[in-house]
Amino acid sequence: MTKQDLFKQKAARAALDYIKDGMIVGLGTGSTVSFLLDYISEKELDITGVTTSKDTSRKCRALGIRVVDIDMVDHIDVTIDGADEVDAYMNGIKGGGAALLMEKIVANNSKTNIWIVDETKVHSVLGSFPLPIEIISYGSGKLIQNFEEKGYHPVLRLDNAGNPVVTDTGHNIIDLNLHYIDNPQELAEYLESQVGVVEHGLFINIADVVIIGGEQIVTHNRKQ
Ligand SMILES: O=C(CO)[C@H](O)[C@H](O)COP(=O)(O)O
Repeated sequence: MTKQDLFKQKAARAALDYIKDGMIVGLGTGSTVSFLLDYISEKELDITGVTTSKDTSRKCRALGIRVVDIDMVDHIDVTIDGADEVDAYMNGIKGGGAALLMEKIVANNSKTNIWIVDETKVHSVLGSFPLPIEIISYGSGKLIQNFEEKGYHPVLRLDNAGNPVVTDTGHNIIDLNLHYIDNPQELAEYLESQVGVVEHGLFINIADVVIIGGEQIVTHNRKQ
């Protein structure tokens, strides 16, 4: 196991403190959340999960973690998810695993949002990680052209067979290679104004707690 994976594991284990029996828990997507699911199963926590991808649902089923559709619950107590990059203001980039749309819907319906990341994901300014944009396939060439003209260096994400990645909700992904996002809010507003964009991977003012796994665990709390 790599050091990065060990740090992801540490962050995932620390997140268990926020989960109690009887809770409805939003379950994110990715390798860090996968460690969390192992721990939930090992501890036999009696939770109801609301998942953010088919991958997470599959793993929950395999581990015997109960899962319900988001529309079957009247609230979500806490959502625990990974992130691709986190800045000093606890804003982040998500969608490396192509699950950003479901992740944002679950996050927006959760009382508390907790991110679990290893320390390599933390940067003072967002943009090192390519920003995923979920789009509809019709007219995607035009959208790519617009993003090229803006200097965003867009790349249509392809799967191993060289076909456009199709998300769990049936869309495609464009990754923007921005390197330095000086005003995430302004960029988010621009992206939201583009017809054909379903959702973007900028998660602004969403995380309440960020747990960073490294040699030590560091926890940031928005309310502090
Ligand atoms: O946003 C995501 C999926 O869409 C993931 O949370 C993000 O990619 C982090 O993944 P990992 O824990 O594997 O590093």
